[in-house]
Amino acid sequence: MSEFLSNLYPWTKSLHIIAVLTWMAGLFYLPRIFVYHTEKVTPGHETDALFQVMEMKLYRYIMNPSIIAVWIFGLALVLTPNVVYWDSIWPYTKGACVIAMTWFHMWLGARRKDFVAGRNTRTGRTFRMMNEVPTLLMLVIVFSVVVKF
Ligand code: HEM
Repeated sequence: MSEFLSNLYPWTKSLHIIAVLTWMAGLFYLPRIFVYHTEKVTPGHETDALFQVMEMKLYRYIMNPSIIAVWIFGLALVLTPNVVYWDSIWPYTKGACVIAMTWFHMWLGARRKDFVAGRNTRTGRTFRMMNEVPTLLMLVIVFSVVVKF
């Protein structure tokens, strides 16, 4: 099993990075759509339904498969011999940020359901501020995994 994972390492890492890119695209874009949905769209209007379809497709068909792939290939990298050294600090900073990023994904899913039920109470300002969360987490994650302090 260890040898199998070692042989696959460049492939696993490539697939991990590809999945990270598509996940991040959604994590950056969905809160942006929520800003416009909150500030420019009247609930129940035709445009409301259009925004809901865009949000559903982005979340269900891009972000959900991406988060699953990021976790599968990420955990495969963790299990690959000589990749993670647990006496370093970076696996813990990265792990904490990845858990926070996963929470953010779930939070966006709950907000999407608020729009579907017509009970969104968040303002455009809240979504603008939340839009910075994945940026900050991404900075810590990439420095952790590349600088490896
Ligand atoms: C979801 C759980 C995740 C796990 C378990 C995980 C785990 C890992 C592991 C073990 C490596 C290999 C490090 C190495 O080869 O030295 C890696 C590479 C990488 N990860 Fe993740 N990761 C996860 C999520 C993420 C996220 C959310 C991002 C970006 C926002 C990310 C960005 C990267 C990058 C850029 C690399 C390549 C670094 C390099 O070797 O140069 N990962 N990941």
